[in-house]
Amino acid sequence: MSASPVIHLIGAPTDIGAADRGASMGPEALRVAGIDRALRAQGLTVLDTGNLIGPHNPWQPPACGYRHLPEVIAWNTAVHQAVGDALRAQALPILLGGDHCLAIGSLSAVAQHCRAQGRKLRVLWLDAHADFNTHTVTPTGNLHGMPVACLCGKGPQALTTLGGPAPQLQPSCIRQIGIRSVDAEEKRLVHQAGLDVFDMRYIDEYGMRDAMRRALEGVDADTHLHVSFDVDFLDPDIAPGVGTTVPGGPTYREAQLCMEMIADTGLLASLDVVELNPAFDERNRTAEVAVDLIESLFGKSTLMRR
Ligand SMILES: NC(=[NH2+])NCCC[C@H](N)C(=O)O
Ligand SMILES: [Mn+2]
Ligand SMILES: [Mn+2]
Repeated sequence: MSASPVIHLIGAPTDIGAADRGASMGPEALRVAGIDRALRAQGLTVLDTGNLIGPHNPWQPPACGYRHLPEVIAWNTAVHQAVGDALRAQALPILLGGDHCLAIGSLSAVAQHCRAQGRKLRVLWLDAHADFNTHTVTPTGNLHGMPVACLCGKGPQALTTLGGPAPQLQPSCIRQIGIRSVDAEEKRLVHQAGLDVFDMRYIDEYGMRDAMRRALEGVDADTHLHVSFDVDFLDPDIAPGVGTTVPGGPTYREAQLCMEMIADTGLLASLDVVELNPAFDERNRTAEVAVDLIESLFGKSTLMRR
């Protein structure tokens, strides 16, 4: 990535794919926590493009294994367009979710852009969950549990082909970090696809440093690095403001190291910040932690000068 790209903040205020209502308030909570100010403090130019518009949440039960599929398609189409526009303008898009189903729209745009530019893609999926369910195995029907599968070509055609013929991503470009909740049948699919997973067991045994070193192995100046940051990646002790908390996640220091090691590559070219749910938060502290970590992701360090 060239010296300092302009950052485009893209709000997608919806909880259309989630198990609980409230992630629709995520973009505003991140703004209230000062995401633009934090990025500007790193010397970056930030353009807040405002919020995308999409259908409201009808809060219906699943139909044929999918909850709110038409609405999820509409939201992801809007996200795909906005993220694609930002990339074509040579900006660095930050998607402010919204629930994690929106990564289908953002990553399909990123993958399409990389194909057009002949760039390699590495995706770091920071999450408590593998998000690799399909409509036949999902225990919930919630599409925020399916984006990785959709991006790898398993899902409804309208979603798998958002960026052109499926699949948008090869499993080999994905590294999942912090995983600690995978549904029984989902597990089988993860193994089948050969996803590279640094789960909490791995982080306990070898440490975040080793996990990140390996997750970043092979990236070079020709690599577009995308981070999909599901806030439930973090331990609920420091990040209670998410719908689907899972105990035993990375501590504040581990999460900082994770972000700093990504920043050190200088290759970050697009980002999703998803699943922040202010309805479950305490005085916006989860949004503040997320902003703090994003600041590190963009190069804040205690002593080193940029
Ligand atoms: N992005 C997320 N928070 N995903 C949670 C998924 C939870 C569960 N595996 C499901 O499919 O319903
Ligand atoms: Mn998650
Ligand atoms: Mn997720």
